[in-house]
Amino acid sequence: CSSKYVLSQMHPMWQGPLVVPGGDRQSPIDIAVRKAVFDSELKPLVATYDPQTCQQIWNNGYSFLVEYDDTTDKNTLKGGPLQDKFRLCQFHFHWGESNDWGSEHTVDRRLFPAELHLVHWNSDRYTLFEEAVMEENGLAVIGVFLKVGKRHEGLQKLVDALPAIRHKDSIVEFNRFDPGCLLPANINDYWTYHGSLTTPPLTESVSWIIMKQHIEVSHDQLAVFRSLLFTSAEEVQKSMVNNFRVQQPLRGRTVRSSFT
Ligand SMILES: NS(=O)(=O)c1ccc(Cc2ccc([N+](=O)[O-])cc2)cc1
Ligand SMILES: [Zn+2]
Repeated sequence: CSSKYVLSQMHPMWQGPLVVPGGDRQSPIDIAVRKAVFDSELKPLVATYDPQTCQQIWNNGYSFLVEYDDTTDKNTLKGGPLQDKFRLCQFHFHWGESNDWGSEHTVDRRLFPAELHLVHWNSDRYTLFEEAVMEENGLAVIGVFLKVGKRHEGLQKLVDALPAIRHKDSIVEFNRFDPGCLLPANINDYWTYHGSLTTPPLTESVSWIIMKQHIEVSHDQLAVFRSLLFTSAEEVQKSMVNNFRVQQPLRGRTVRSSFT
């Protein structure tokens, strides 16, 4: 997908404006579990991914992205809170310098060591990711919390590729990776709310779908994430850690849950 040519403008240590002027649908947020409203109308989520359409993995100076061919409807997300069909463009992570923090969303103020984002755009209404990014119903991002525990076998292929993209703007070919292997066993228990991108341009175009169930990765796997650099080969090295945005005000929004 073509998000590549713009993301690298991001300053690595970007924590960005605390609140976007006039923005009342900013992300991430804290999910207060007891205030979430069960919505029985929420449908099961249907994610269909084709590992063959995986194209490259690269360091954009803020996170690392695994990008998919989104010129056809091979990787789709529908159902859940979504009215339309969405196409997977890329997935990436946010993490901390220690296992005590790193996620963007929190659950009853609880922080996780990392958070996975699977980024999809509305291919029923738009023809390009960049178009969809600017529209209220343009994007759907699945968030999955990571906890430190047993090694995640599916993640290891991705971890093994990271040393090759240690520096900002480095990229390697990466194929046959099934993003479905990073989803928790139960994808039908989730919270959903309307929000924004958590990095510039912070557009309020995202239907967030945050999984209740986390996935487990090993301490060593997470340590390899932290071996990445925000900086390019010529710059003074800065470890790629703490690449998360702080929680934003809820501004009266309701978080719905698909489970009671
Ligand atoms: N962290 S997140 O909210 O899931 C997120 C998802 C995707 C992106 C990528 C991106 C989003 C928008 C643009 N743009 O419009 O210039 C460029 C890149 C940025 C951030
Ligand atoms: Zn993200």
